[in-house]
Amino acid sequence: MASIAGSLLSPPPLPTKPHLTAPKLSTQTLRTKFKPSPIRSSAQSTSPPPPLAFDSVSESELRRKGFMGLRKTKLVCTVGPACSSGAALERLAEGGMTVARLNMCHGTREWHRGVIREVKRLNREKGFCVSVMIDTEGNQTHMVDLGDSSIRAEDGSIWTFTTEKFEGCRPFTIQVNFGGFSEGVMMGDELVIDGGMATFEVVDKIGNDLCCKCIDPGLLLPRAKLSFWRNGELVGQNSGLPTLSKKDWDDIEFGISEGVDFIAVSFIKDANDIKHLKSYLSERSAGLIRVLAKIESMESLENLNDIIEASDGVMVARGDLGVHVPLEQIPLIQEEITHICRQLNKPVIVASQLLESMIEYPIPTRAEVADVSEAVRQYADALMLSGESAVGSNAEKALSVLRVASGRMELWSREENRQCFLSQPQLAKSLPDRISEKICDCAVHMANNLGVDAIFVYTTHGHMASLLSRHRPNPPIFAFTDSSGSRNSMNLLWGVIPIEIPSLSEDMEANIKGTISLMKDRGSVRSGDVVLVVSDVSCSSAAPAVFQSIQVKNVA
Ligand SMILES: Nc1ncnc2c1ncn2[C@@H]1O[C@H](COP(=O)(O)OP(=O)(O)O)[C@@H](O)[C@H]1O
Ligand SMILES: C=C(OP(=O)(O)O)C(=O)O
Ligand SMILES: [K+]
Ligand SMILES: [Mg+2]
Repeated sequence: MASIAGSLLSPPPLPTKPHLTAPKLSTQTLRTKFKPSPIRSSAQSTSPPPPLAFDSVSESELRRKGFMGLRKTKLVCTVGPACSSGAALERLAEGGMTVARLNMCHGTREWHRGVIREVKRLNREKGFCVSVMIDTEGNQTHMVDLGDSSIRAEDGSIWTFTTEKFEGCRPFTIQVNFGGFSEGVMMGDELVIDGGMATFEVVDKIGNDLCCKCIDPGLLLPRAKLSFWRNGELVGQNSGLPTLSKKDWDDIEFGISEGVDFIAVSFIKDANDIKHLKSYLSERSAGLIRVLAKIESMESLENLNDIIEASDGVMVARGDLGVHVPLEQIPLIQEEITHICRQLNKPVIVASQLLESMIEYPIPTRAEVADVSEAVRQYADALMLSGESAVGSNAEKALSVLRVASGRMELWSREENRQCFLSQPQLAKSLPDRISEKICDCAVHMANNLGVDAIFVYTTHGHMASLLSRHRPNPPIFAFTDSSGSRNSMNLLWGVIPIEIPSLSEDMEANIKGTISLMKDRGSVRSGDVVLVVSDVSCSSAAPAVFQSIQVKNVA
């Protein structure tokens, strides 16, 4: 048992050159998968630090495993009490966390502030590039926090669900957070706790309170979520409530003042929710903060395409989705959302319960590894840990399972040439945008066919990098930008390694020469490496001349 877990947790050495064909899974192929890659030379320690911010984790991975060994799938960790110390955050960053997520449902603002500042300190002092995401609480119906204790509901027992506020516990009485929770609920409806942890039948309604009989016994966990069902269909809830509550707006203000990179909005209902927040952020001069739509309700599924189009990225929030739709529908919904996001060029995070058993145990279940691998095979941009990192005893191990499982599946997908099955419709409408898009289409095609070592792209807002990433190219994409906000926002893009340079010159040849030379000085590219360089940068805001090109550079 231990040795199986051990081999799963050790990083797979990956070959350094891309595979251009789809080899059969012969024993020979399987063996070559485990072949160690040559070690790259280390950075020149005598020279002063060059003006190029290349994160220390990717840089060391590049040295150890070569270009093709760089992981493509991004990893998000929810920070909770189990991993909020500086030392624990540092270990997660070293283990490949690219985004630290703070769930504003839990913890105090002071606590969140402490974590954000710690992440930023580590970025500064240790050369990491970890972005920060806040995740709003949203309006949802749940039991009022019972502290750490959970309650067992026995078959046939009668319970009152009330909005009355009281201290401590009353037998067979559950406080609910939202006054209108019983609106539209009728006798005979089913009250389902946490998507099925326990089920009740509504037997009486007294004012706003519900009297319910337990028909499927189980556990009521702290802050358990409530949903009502009639004849197999969800009974609408919260529809009158805004997506963002007063507390959410306060949390957003807090996020702006702390300089977070992403705001994930819970229980999105339609595209207006996103548009509203995005225009608010622009007015507040915080337009660089990316807004992610969490798909976790029936309403969000009904308006899926519009929501995705309006957002800067999406989270498949399978936890609450499983409360609102039958569980057996979740795999297809995930696949569909992932597919639409790639088509619309929006990064997508697959979230919740990926390695749930690792909250307690040091190894995952085989089913969990299969689930993680399937998300990677679907080319999700990012995978997310929730309780596994926030409260679990094995946060780093869980992260390393994500790292190793995603690395392995990325390699197999490359060997099977799976990215050539991705259909990518034209997105751009105007001619300049269509040119950029075509340049990226062709660049990836060339990069894969020529078997280049890396793609370099110069990008102000990360758009060109995303257009390259959309095709899931074999080589890694090094995205050079002069904006730290853009750099951090690229941390959710599959296969993109964002690198900050002090400024993008108006002379594009100088940018190319300069960055290749800086990367060479650090030992990150070497003589003989082949780099495909894509540029599409408006060189000057006064005269927006655009320099567009694809060049193949043989590093001298
Ligand atoms: N900042 C925090 N403080 C305390 N506990 C947290 C924090 N963040 C997350 N958790 C814990 O981790 C669990 C999983 O996190 P998450 O999936 O984000 O939340 P939830 O289960 O509320 O949807 C939560 O149920 C909660 O117990
Ligand atoms: C990620 C999710 O949201 P939260 O953890 O905030 O409930 C989810 O529901 O899967
Ligand atoms: K949340
Ligand atoms: Mg949720």
